[in-house]
Amino acid sequence: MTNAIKQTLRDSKKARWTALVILSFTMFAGYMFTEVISPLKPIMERTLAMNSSDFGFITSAYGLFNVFLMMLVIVGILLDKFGIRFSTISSALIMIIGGAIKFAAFKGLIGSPDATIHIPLVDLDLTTQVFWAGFGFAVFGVGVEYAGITVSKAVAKWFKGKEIALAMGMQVAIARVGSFAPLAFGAKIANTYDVPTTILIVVVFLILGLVGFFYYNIMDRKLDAEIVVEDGAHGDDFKFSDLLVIVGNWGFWLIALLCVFFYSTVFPFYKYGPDLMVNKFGVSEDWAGFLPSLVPFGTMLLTPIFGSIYDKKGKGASIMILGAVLLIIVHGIFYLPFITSVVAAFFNVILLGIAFSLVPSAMWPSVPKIIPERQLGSAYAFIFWVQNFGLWGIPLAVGIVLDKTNPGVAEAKAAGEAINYDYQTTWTIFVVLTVLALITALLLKLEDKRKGYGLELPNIKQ
Ligand SMILES: C[C@H](NC(=O)[C@@H](N)CCCCN)C(=O)O
Repeated sequence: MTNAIKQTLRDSKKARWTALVILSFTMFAGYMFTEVISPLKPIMERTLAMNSSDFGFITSAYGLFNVFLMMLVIVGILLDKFGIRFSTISSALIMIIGGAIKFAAFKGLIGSPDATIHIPLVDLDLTTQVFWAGFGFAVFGVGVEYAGITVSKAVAKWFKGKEIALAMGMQVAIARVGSFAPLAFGAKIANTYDVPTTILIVVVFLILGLVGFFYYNIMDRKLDAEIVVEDGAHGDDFKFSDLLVIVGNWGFWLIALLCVFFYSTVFPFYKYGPDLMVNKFGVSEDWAGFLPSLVPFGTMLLTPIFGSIYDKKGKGASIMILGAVLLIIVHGIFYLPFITSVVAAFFNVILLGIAFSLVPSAMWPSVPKIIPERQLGSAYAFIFWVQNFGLWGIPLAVGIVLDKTNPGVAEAKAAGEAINYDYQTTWTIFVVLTVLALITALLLKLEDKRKGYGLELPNIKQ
């Protein structure tokens, strides 16, 4: 009998970081597909005769099944019951199927730009082409959220007791390169080729992501052969009974509300920011998404920095308040009609990048201070579910309000007229959300004082 601690594959730095890079690559592809049409709104209006409501329907469909079919709850259970290897492959396949349907709709292989369908829930008349594009994106949205929680669990499996915060930060940073790339270069590619080809290129990345997951599973199987611990033994299994405990916690609700208000001002900005740049700041169609792409780019560098400040110095609740204040300034500036200088837009997206680094770097690591470790998995799945209400509702609301407050503009654009949308009334939606985010962040600080969660304390004991 030996006293030496048994070495496993995860004790090899090279092996665990290789696993992380492979897992992150698939998330990179997923984030890429999430934003693939974000900078293409003006091109879709000009070449496909779509209007803002069509764009809003397609982009909001991301959260449709997650919210209304409770898919985040269901995939949480699947991950719990069938484990990481099953979930990597099934989530990647769902992403590919959804991506392929969206591509087929844009290519005109399913649905038609001439046949219409009425959606009673939001009283919209859509072409069947738009309907199927949205349907595909709704399927994809289930896959990418499923992949997200699976990858978090896999990263925890490899890095527990090691550089877990750094690993999670790196994973999100690599994924965000996936938001950056299509925003920065998507419109140029779509103008050089066309919208369906741009989508197809990213579907190929999703297929490569599936291949990556297959490779990861070989490593995962090897690791499982070495350790007795099973997938389900990491304390993050989804349980309905846990949900009851979680929803009775006011602090948890404040985090979930902050998440939905905050992310609703950022992810939907990726969808409409490029169009705002064209219509308000006079940026050319080819480079519509370039300034908004600086937001995810900046977060790649800043999130780990703010995360380590929180780790060492604390002040988590104050960091979230500061992020929310910056958001009010940013969306206030986008709202004001007389600020149309591209230089102002540049500094504003930099500020948004700082806000988008501050809040998540403090918000996600604060959840374990409010929710016991045993219920953490369920808590994250539930927060993502609440977050998806915003990812569904806000892009749809923005598209509909934009059409209603700019009658005839989409048709004029499709006819080739040089005419701009007036975004001012529409942008009120973002301004209101930022104020709600600030109020929630302030209430969270109060609740922290009352309950002593320790959000203002460092994560690492000095
Ligand atoms: C970590 C966090 N992830 C999420 O919010 C996911 N629910 C949504 C992923 C959306 C993909 N564009 C994040 O990305 O900050």
